[in-house]
Amino acid sequence: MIGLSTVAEVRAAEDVLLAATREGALMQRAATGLATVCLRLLGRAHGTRATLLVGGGNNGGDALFAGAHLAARGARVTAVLLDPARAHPAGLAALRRAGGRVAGPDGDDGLDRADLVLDGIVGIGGRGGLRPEAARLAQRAATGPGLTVAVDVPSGVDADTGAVGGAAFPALHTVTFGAVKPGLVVGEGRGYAGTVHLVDIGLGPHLAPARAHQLTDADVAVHLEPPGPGDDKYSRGVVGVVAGSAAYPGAGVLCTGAALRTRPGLVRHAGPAGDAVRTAWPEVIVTDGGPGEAGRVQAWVVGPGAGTDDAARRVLAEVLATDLPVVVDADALTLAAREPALVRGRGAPTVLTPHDREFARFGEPPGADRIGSARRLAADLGAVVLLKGDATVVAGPDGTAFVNATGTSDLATAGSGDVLSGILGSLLATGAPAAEAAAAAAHLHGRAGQVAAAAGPIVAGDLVRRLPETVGRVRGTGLPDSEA
Ligand SMILES: NC(=O)C1=CN([C@@H]2O[C@H](COP(=O)(O)OP(=O)(O)OC[C@H]3O[C@@H](n4cnc5c(N)ncnc54)[C@H](O)[C@@H]3O)[C@@H](O)[C@H]2O)[C@@H](O)CC1
Ligand SMILES: [K+]
Repeated sequence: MIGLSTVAEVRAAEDVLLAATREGALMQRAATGLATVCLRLLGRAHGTRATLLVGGGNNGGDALFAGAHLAARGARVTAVLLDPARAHPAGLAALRRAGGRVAGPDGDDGLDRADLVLDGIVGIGGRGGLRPEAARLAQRAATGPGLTVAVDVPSGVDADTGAVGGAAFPALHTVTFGAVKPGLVVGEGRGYAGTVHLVDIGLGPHLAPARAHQLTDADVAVHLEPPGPGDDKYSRGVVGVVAGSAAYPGAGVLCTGAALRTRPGLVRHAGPAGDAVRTAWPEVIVTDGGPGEAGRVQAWVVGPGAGTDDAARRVLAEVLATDLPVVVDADALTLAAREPALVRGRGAPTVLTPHDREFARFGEPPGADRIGSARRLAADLGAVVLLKGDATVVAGPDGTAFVNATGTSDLATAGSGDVLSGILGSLLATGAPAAEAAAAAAHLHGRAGQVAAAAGPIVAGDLVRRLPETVGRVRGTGLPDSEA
């Protein structure tokens, strides 16, 4: 798991470490790591041109020291000082000693011919969007030839939330220090941060345990272990699906298919899409009656393609009245937003899977702070909230949060959500903690999208078809890429 640390958590750890290390040592570690990543990205230093955008704080200091490293290796480095009176003195001296120059009043900042632009305008000390002069430079960097690299955080991005209040530096890469900050991987900030590189400056032992995480394949593989010799079709959890209707049978087919393909064992289906499900998946045990006639299950998925009429409401209430984990998706979210008491009163875990418009039905739209919004709704309802998006966020009622690290824009296709809820139901039925099961499902769904999209445009059925292979890859037992 990759911990996502807030500015306050990073500052607290830095204070302890600063007191225990020689003055300037931490900045040297940061700048050396930064220069190393830049050298790797550029492939060489000699003969390259770099422009440093330098603010008046320590973020600018990092950029200056890294620029000095590059200059010492033969790069032509120009520093643009946004606040000359407050530019980091030692960093500036180091850059000059190494042969770097400071852009003079002639304004020759080299941006229109730079190979690399380092954004050291502001880091975790930044507040609000960029001021006009910084915004103008960020805009020129975006349209210029240089590889854009942000120091610690793209300036103008809120490191805690990913909110972008105005202009921000559009980085292709962000080199961040000590810990990944949430704002680099979620919300609008994710688009400005590009690829995130973490430089270890020794903060680890001093950081408070993170309250937000990203899962890796290895974390998710734990939930996808193959059955052992003692297992039978019931032993690892049976999932029940109430999805699809006469008008939308496909939702039932996709949702049950995804559940079956994630962890084959046993999947039961109840409701009016039974014929379509039987035809597509003879392995599924189908009843045309309600959930009560489906037989024993360990988790329910309710809502995809199910409609919002009285019958759908009765089914939702019946499922939520059980003491089993329940995934509330799609149409069932509309119903639950009308009657949140159905969810609030539950003792067993509930996972809600809204996109932004569905989320808004519970009160307010998620806004720029997606982790904060998901946490608030989760606490309010006593449920896990999986807020779908470019980077899906999962929050538990206790504030535990996850930000998804996998996926592709190709997943924005009809039926993709039905597949996600099927995967999630299958993982919940194993008895996994609900928030982690939701995060694992988002991860696997995103990976399936990546696997399927590698072959070209995808429809939701492709995700189901490629799930076994995706599970194999996540477990680390799939075919290597070259053989696939
Ligand atoms: N504390 C430490 O020991 C370390 C700090 N490091 C670096 O230091 C950074 C934090 O440094 P600081 O606390 O000095 O703060 P920053 O350098 O992030 O920002 C503070 C400066 O930015 C200005 N500013 C704030 N918002 C602005 C905006 N919207 N537009 C333009 N200017 C704005 C402030 O007036 C101030 O001059 C980290 O992000 C990291 O890059 C690293 O060197 C690692 C060690
Ligand atoms: K920055």
